[in-house]
Amino acid sequence: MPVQLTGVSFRYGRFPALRGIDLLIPEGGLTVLCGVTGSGKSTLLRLLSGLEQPDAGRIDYTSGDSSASVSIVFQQPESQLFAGSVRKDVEYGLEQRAIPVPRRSEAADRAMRHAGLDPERYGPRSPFLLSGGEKRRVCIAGAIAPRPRLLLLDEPTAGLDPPAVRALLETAAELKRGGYTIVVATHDLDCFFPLADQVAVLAQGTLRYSGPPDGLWNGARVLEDAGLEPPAYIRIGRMLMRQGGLDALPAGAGDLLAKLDPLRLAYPGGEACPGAGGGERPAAAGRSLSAAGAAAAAGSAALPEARGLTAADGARVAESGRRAAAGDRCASQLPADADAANSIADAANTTAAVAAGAGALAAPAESDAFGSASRPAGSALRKLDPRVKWLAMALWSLVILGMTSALPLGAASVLVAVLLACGGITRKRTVWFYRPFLPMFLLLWLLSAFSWSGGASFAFSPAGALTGGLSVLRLGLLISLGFLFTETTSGAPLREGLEWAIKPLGRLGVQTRNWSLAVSVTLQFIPWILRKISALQMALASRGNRKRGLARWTPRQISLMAVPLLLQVIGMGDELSTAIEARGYDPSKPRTPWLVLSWGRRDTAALLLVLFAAALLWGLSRS
Ligand SMILES: Nc1ncnc2c1ncn2[C@@H]1O[C@H](COP(=O)(O)OP(=O)(O)OP(=O)(O)O)[C@@H](O)[C@H]1O
Repeated sequence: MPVQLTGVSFRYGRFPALRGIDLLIPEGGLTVLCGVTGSGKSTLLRLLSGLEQPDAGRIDYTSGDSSASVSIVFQQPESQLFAGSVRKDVEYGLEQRAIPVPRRSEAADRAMRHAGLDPERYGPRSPFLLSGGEKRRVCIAGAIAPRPRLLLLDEPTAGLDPPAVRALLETAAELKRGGYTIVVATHDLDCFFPLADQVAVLAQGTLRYSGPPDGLWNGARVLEDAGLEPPAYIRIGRMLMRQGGLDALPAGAGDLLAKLDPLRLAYPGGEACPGAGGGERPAAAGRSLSAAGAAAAAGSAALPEARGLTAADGARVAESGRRAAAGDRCASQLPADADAANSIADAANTTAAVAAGAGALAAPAESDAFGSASRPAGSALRKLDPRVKWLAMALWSLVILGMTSALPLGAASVLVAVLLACGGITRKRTVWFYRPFLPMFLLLWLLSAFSWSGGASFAFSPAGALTGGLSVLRLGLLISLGFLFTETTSGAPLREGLEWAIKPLGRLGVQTRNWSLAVSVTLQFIPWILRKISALQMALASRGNRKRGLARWTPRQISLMAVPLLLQVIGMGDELSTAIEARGYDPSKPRTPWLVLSWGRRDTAALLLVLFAAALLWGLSRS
């Protein structure tokens, strides 16, 4: 399915993630979307999949299709798996698209095979107990099962080992042959450029190039200017061309090897050492070929596995390397052309590093659902000493808990609303935070507003509605204080402030360090869990479960997310405790604070205001 993007822009809060993107994604080809981290690749994929809507511009799915014919595989496969078995997970998207039951199983089998999973072996297994590479394949199988017209893969090689990368490339090549239109967002240019029909280069949210990969090698430094490096086979090819060893750039690592092969045969090293032994070729060419051989040797261990080359290719490169090593003895007798040799060796080292460390591209930090980029820095609340904020939270929470009438609660609501507005928190983030609470509040309020006296006799009780409404408001205010506090205080000050506040309890034998650590971890955990929930909801939507508003919070929806969320929370807890242990945490040892709190005049003034507001609210609640 061809897709046309015209003038597409998107913002996260105030942060412009994409600006004026014009791009045609041709039908039946593979488009590589590349750019450094944060350049907007994942955002563009989310827009293409219809999970987000552009703030400006349009996306036209031609041939009468819509975003419903698009499937996406996210960077983190674990956020995309739901069902109790691989088969059920792969069938989920088919169920959402109302494919009749008898056809589901057949389509799921086909998709699993396409993604390199044996349906017999993997079908009954739990998707949560698979390796990272297997999970990714399950995600791909789930994405292709409904035969999407457009398949979007976000960093598909991140975190995979070389054999898994090779299997994934084979899957991508096969999907391409099968007529799928594919867009791959990746940093891994070595892997995907040879498969690409089109490349789109993003930098800082703008499109710097779109066209065939070859168009990037015509002298312009588009990739370099976007902060990327051309694939290693291009860099090696360029060096060899400069040295007269090649007359055209290779189309991929395999092509480079094929081109190197005749060169090796012409200059077998040892006795036939060019330059030193009076060979026919100029000395510089001999040196560069020797260096190229060494370079190939450097990459040889990893190249065949990681780049989808055959074992025979590997043997050939290894042989090139051995001969080149012999040739190096000759090269050392020649005047050094160190720059050329070093550059080639660098390029080859990169090839080797890229190949050996496909896993080292490891999943870039999870896209923070509403990362710091969207938060304007410098709000006065952020700069306050955390001790003032702890005191304010504790004091106001106590006062709010003691409120039973509408007037003081209304005044407290105004105060909290003003602080939220001054906290530099974006509207989008605020909405994202409160959205899950709203249905719960509404339900609690309705429950308190109706009385039930057996059978079907429900009665509306105005007094119950008022009392229930006030209780819900109280709860909302307490949650808001917590939100305001964690949003305007980062981890270290938050913990230092708490430790200061509970230090006196240490005299009573309380392990204050444990407490402060536990509280700060819990406070940080809440936004993390909310982010995970929104990632899971997005993943459900990507599988065709496009519920909006309250429909996203039905018991069925919640039950779908419960298991993956629980597993992620347990995993995170496990990682945290390991990290804490690994850093030698011992509650009995005195700790060196890595942030020294300093109290200024601004903090004193703020504390006075806090006390004044608490007294005013308390007075109101007693009047
Ligand atoms: N939910 C969000 N809230 C606020 N800002 C965001 C959010 N998601 C992404 N961003 C910001 O938008 C920009 C583009 O992010 P995006 O995830 O699209 O980049 P990317 O090119 O895919 O990066 P990576 O290669 O690391 O995945 C980044 O600067 C990022 O900080």
